[in-house]
Formats: sequence, structure tokens, C-alpha cells
Amino acid sequence: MVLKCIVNSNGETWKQQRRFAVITLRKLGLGKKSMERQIEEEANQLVETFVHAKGQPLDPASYIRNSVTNVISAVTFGHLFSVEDKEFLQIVEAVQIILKFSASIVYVLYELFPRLMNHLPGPHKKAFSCLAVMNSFAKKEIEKHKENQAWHDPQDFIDFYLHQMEKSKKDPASTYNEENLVQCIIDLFIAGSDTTANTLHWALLFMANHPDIQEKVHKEIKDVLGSVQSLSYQDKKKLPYTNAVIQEVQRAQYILLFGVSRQCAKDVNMFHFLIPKGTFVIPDIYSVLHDPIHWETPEAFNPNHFLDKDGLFVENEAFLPFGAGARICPGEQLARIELFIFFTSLMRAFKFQLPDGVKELSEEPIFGFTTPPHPYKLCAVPRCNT
Ligand code: HEM
Repeated sequence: MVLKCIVNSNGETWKQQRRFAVITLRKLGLGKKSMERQIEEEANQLVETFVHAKGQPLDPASYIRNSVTNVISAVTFGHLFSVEDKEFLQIVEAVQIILKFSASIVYVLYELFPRLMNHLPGPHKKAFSCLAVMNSFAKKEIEKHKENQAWHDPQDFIDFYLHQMEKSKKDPASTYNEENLVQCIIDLFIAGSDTTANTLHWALLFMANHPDIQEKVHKEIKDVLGSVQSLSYQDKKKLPYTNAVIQEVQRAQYILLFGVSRQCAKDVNMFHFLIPKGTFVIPDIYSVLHDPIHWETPEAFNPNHFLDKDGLFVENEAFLPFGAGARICPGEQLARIELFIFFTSLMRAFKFQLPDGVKELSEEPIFGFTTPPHPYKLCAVPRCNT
């Protein structure tokens, strides 16, 4: 019920919509209004917001969520929203409610007995109304794009999609239509905002709990980038320690309870077990990210998992937070750019400290479809060189 266009579709619809999304996200990364610049703009806004707190304790969750959701707005609609915009805040809230619902027992009941559940009150009604809000928001943006007729020089996801619809209107096998476009937009918002925001939320928590690691990150950024203002994703290669810390955050506190459930398209023989065609499979990505065969100290936060003895960055084949295979996350590159630019901008600008009297922040997650940290406060103390 919740995610349909790419995430939960199969067959020809999935193939076409996914291929289109992958190609379009790549093109947007290279385009005039490249995603990287928009992410940088949004990261600078987040830094400004934290500066206003003047080092006093603040809960960073909603600020991070708004910024990351705004990046998805830039990608899909081609513009950023003011974080005070009521409609925008409604969308941010709708994503939260839908995700919370999709990990609830009521969701399972709804999937099993939809007709009965339709007659009963409950959280599914609220989730449906949130989907309706997202639907009408997406439709309004599509209408604006149609009026502007900018799809001849496409600048965002909607432009590219309308262009594709026009190109394939005579193809009877085409699945490009406005209904699927609305679903794609909802997919991008739901799959692309909470995942990245929760990773950043964990990243700040780990930095406050591990000041020694935080100092090494800050020093590396300062030594390598100096007073260069603008950040680029290319800088990642020059910052092996920072890169290792970001990946370690993704590994140590994986932000999905499980991967997305999938159905076997054919009989599969795996390590002598037959998984018959049609079986639903739920990948346990967390277990791969904590497998003692692949990680020296799986339960500890340890950036050395991604560094060799000379401090150079090393990949690990068991680092699979974005899944694997044909269904691998199409937003991986966008997410990696966001994590790098947001994290590096924040580490460069602030020292994140525990508020007075707090010894440590809890590293226990809240279990749901995604696994954010428990709400916490920290102090973003501006570094004197910023
Ligand atoms: C830290 C951030 C993210 C993580 C950890 C993550 C992780 C994942 C995982 C594990 C899957 C399932 C892969 C599989 O079934 O094998 C997935 C699917 C997906 N993700 Fe992400 N994701 C992230 C960010 C994003 C972003 C930013 C977007 C969009 C812009 C996005 C869009 C999607 C979509 C559309 C799918 C469905 C793919 C399909 O079914 O073919 N994700 N993601």
C-alpha cells in the first residue's frame, strides 16, 4: 500500500520506472543546477541554523530532517522550500507518519484484511490521509511544471519525466504516465529522506560520544581543506579518515530494521537450500554489517574498519547498506554525496558536545521500519575559524 512505483512494483513497470530514475538521478548530478551545489546550499543553511543556537543544547533531529527532505524537493521539483513553509512541513510530517505506520502491526493487518480494515478506524486512516496530502502536493507541482513547459530543457525529475512521457506517448508498452510520476515522487520522498536524515542524526550522536574521533575528523578537514569555502564530493578522496567515519556510522547503526522484502522470481538454490519461486525474502542487512568474519570489532564504533595500517581508506565487501543486485538502492550516489557534504560542513563548523551533566548519549535505536536514535540534545559550539 505504501510504496508502489519503484520500491514495491515488479515486472515491466518496475523495470521502466527504475531505469528512468537511475538515469535521471545521474543526469541531475551532472546538470546545470547540479545536485551537489544544492546540497551544499542546504548544508550551509543547516550550519546557519545551528549557529543561531549559540552553543546551547539543541535537538538536531527536525533540522536535519527538514534539510534532507529539502534536497529531495530540489531533485524532484527543482527548488528548495523555506523550512517554515507550512505545506513543506506537512510533507515532512507525512513521511514520518507513513513510515511509522508501515512498521506497525496494523499495517500487517491491513495487508491481510484490507476490506475489513477499511471499515475500521485506526492509524491506517491517518496514513492514508498523509498519502493523500503527498499525492495532491505532487500533483500541484506537476501542474506547475506543465504550465512552465520546461521539459524541453529539463532541470529536475518532473521535467525529465514529462519529457519521457512525451517521447513515449506512442509506445503502447510505455508505463510513463502522470499516475506513476506521482508514485515516483512519493517513493523518492519516502525512501530518500528518513534514511539519510537518520544516518546524519546518528553521526552527530557518535561524534558527541567519541570526542577523540571527532577531533581527528575536524583536524583532517582543517588540514586538507584549509580556508577553501566550497566543498565538493571529490574532496572525499583527500579525506580518508572522514570518509571512514561516515561509513562506520552507516555500518555501526544501520538505519533500516531489515532490507526491503522481495519475492523470488524463480527457484533459487542457495548453499543447498531451495528457495522456491514466489517466496518472500527479507534480507537482514544488519547481520552482514555486524558479521564477525568481516569486521574486527563488529559491536564497537571503530572507523579503523575502513582504514589500513597507513591510514588509507579501504573498502570492505561486507559494507552493503544500500543492498545489492538488481534492486540496489538507486539513491546511493545521492545519499553518499549528501552524507559527505552535510557531515563535513558540520564537522568543519562546530564542535559537538554533550550538554552539561550528560555523560553519554544512548546508542540504543528506536525500532521501526527505520531505526533512529532516541531523541537527544547536544551543543553545537562554533569553531573559532568559522
Ligand atoms: C543512507 C541513505 C540510504 C540507504 C541506507 C538506503 C538503503 C536502501 C536499501 C537497503 C534499499 C533496498 C535494496 C534492495 O532491495 O536490495 C533501497 C531501495 C531504494 N532506495 Fe534507498 N537508501 C538510502 C537513500 C536513498 C535515497 C537518497 C533515495 C532517493 C533519492 C533512495 C531511493 C530508493 C529507492 C527508489 C529504492 C527502491 C529500489 C528498487 O526497488 O528497485 N534511497 N535503499
